[in-house]
Amino acid sequence: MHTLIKNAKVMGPQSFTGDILIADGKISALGRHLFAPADATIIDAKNNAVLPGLVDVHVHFREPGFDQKETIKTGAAAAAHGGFTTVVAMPNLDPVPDNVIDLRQLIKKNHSDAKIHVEQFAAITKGLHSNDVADYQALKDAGALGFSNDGVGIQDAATMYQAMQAAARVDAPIVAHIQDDGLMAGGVISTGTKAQAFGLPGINHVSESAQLARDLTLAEATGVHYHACHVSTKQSVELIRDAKARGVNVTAEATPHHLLLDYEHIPANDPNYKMNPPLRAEMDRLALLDGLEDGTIDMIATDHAPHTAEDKAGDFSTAAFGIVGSETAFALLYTSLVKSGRFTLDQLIQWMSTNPAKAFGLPAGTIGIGQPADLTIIDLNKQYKIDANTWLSKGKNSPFIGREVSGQVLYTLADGQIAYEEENK
Ligand SMILES: NC(=O)N[C@@H](CC(=O)O)C(=O)O
Ligand SMILES: [Zn+2]
Ligand SMILES: [Zn+2]
Repeated sequence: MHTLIKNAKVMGPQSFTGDILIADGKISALGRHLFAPADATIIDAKNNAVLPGLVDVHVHFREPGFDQKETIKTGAAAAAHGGFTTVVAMPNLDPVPDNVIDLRQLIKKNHSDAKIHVEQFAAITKGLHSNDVADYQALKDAGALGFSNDGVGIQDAATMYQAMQAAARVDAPIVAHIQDDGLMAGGVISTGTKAQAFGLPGINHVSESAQLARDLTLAEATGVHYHACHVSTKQSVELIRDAKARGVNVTAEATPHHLLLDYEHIPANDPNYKMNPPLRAEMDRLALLDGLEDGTIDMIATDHAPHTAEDKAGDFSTAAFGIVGSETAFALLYTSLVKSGRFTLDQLIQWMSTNPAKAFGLPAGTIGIGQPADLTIIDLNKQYKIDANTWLSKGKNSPFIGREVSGQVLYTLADGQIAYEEENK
């Protein structure tokens, strides 16, 4: 089984223009005018950019339990449409994968229903809301990439300490949704002008950073790989920067929405702007960008959180938290961060592919001989308006609909197989 990608403008540190030969799912040759074996499928990249397949370590596929919002099949198709070849799915499902039987079943379905690589986090504690730490050795042996209670913060310090000790013993990461419920005080939007204008209860920034400070102390004591999900405040960036300087084994992600929006951008009491953590102040957004630049924030992850129209109906006070991200992330970030001149495409590739792969030990993130042929071909010059009708996700809950962007995914290949092909090339 061969595929030859011709006229590829390979991006990243190994940049060159030429051909990529794929044999049995792996890159077997890179160069100019490569010979196509008789059985080869030919893809003409027409001098469009070829990137190492994008990696998203934070998605919600909602199956089992909430198939009306998304399924593994629709979530994976959406991710492929967005240029992602590897994603890691969160365990806030029903049943929660906090035991080997449910995890095995879920992993089996992740493999059978997706054309891309879908890795899975198992739960930190049983049922996500308990203080009963799951059996990490058994779950890791069954295929868990790490442990997360995403959607729920671990409220009890002793539970987090025990979880970190256990995860360190099996050499697996703790992936933390950092949220102190007491300090959240029932808030639904960041404190500040918009909370005031809409008369909504506010979320204080310390509800994130106070718990993060606790976690970094515990991570330092246990030596665990601690990964901070969707970091959103200036104080959090500073805490992680200091922890990294001390040698704490911490990695961190930021979402496209926290990098591109702050609460001043919320035009009305519209729940398409409602998510956890909330859109913060401009100084927080700028601190996240600085954090990416200096390596404090290692990677960008979407926190793709699809919901039904019913679940997102009404306003901030009643609607579900979360927005979709898989199908808009690359174009939004490329347009706002790279085309604007602030960062380079190489940096964006580091944040959306190389660094997340490295942090979680995934065989992705670079284009090289012998590597899995996980590749994304993108027309960087194609301009369009973000249109939810083109999405493969069941979720249409996004504040970015209607935005003018550049960068359209033409092909996504995982293990050399086409996982997405754009019809309007
Ligand atoms: N981000 C959100 O607002 N919602 C996520 C949960 C989470 O990522 O914390 C969801 O599962 O819907
Ligand atoms: Zn979360
Ligand atoms: Zn999440």
